[in-house]
Amino acid sequence: MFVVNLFLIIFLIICLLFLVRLLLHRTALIYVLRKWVERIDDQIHVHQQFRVPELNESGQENQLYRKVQLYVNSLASVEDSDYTNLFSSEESNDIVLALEDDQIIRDTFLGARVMWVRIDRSFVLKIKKKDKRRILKPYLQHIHTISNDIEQRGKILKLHMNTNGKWRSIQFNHPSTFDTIVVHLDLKNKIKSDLENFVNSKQYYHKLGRVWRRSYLLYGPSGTGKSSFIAAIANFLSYDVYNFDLSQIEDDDNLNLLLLQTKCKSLIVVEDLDCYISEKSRTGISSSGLLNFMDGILCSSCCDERIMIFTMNSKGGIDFDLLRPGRIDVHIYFPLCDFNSFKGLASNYLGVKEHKLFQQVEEIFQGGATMSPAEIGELMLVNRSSPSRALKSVITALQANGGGGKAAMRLRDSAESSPAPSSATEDGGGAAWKGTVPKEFRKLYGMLRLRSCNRPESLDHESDMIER
Ligand SMILES: Nc1ncnc2c1ncn2[C@@H]1O[C@H](COP(=O)(O)OP(=O)(O)OP(=O)(O)O)[C@@H](O)[C@H]1O
Ligand SMILES: [Mg+2]
Repeated sequence: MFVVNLFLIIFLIICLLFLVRLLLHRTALIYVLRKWVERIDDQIHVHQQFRVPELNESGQENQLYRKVQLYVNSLASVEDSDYTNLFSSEESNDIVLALEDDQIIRDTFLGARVMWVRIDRSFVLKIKKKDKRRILKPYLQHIHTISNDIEQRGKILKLHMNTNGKWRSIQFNHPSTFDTIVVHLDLKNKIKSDLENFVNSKQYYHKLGRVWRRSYLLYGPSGTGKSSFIAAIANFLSYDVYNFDLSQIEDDDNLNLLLLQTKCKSLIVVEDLDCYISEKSRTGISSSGLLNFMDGILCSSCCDERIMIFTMNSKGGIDFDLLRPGRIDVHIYFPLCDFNSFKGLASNYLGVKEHKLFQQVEEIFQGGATMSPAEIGELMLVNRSSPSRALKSVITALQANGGGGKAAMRLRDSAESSPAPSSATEDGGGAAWKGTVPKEFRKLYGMLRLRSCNRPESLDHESDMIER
């Protein structure tokens, strides 16, 4: 009898505990209890406080404040708190949560509990004294990493251009990606992994005592995708672009100042470097100033994660020192179209992977004909409603030009340093210049054409990524 009663009592106690647990979880009681426990725990410990003000002593934005703000507002405890502010993000349609003044937000790190409070445009961090020595440094590092991640994920890219010695910025919306540019697949993958390797090699570079920067030279005829490729790199890495227009820069000081004002994780771009170098009316940048700029020595004084990209139509006549290994790490050649790249363009622009006219196009390419991807792309774009018409217009343009194209004309022009011909017309460039090409030019072009058609694979000759 006693044993039965004992079992009954135990059963009742278990049921009661279960009901209390259910009650606590179904109502806010468990939450209230937990809060009380935390408060008591906080009361019996001595805390140390660290204030992160929004502005620094000279009235400028405190970078750490921005990072803390991003970090704290991303904490799950903000979402779970009794009240919080909701804002729509300035840069996207997302809704963001933001801490209210005097609201306490708790966070845990390496087993220690810390508190954040926002007071008078400052964030105050409270850490138990006993934990401070152990966690403060790694915790701040952790905030740094997480906020950088958040920034990178939601980053709106910017294009900065220099005018009158100052940077002006606009949103960078170029839609170019590695998928939209027709480049030999192997080369594309090599470049992607080269970029990724670079981004992950901070320690390695610093161990070698080298500035953490990598420089690329993109060279080749006009309209072969160099500028689009730069945009693709920016989109791939989520880097801002600083486009240095050297003709707008007065002297070395101005060049250095502009370089110092660039932020890390950015692309430093100088387009048409060959034109600038050959220009008689060069600005006051000295040769040594230009070399130092290319070496990125000043980059190391601020934050050194930079990628420098230079473009040229031709390397001919450029001083070897300017392109020497170490100064330019990777040389990438952008060739005119061959049949393979034509097929890539047809697939991108027309959605056509196979077509009965392809054979004819291939024969024309085998005969040495070529045009720039820009010209072929333009013909496809204006005729995109009818792939057959688009392909016929490409065939006509290739044949009509006797295997030539504006790009070749520009190649020849750049070799002779004479002014470039007018750009492609709206109805799809290829044929537009046909009647205007002088005979001697066609002869010269014939030579270029022969040379180019000797290449087994357009991107495989010196084109391929040459690392120096
Ligand atoms: N390889 C390519 N794949 C896809 N599209 C291309 C390619 N090359 C050029 N195009 C298209 O042609 C147009 C011009 O290309 P882009 O401005 O990148 O050429 P570029 O090499 O920088 O010329 P330039 O030397 O005259 O500055 C762009 O609209 C681009 O989309
Ligand atoms: Mg360009």
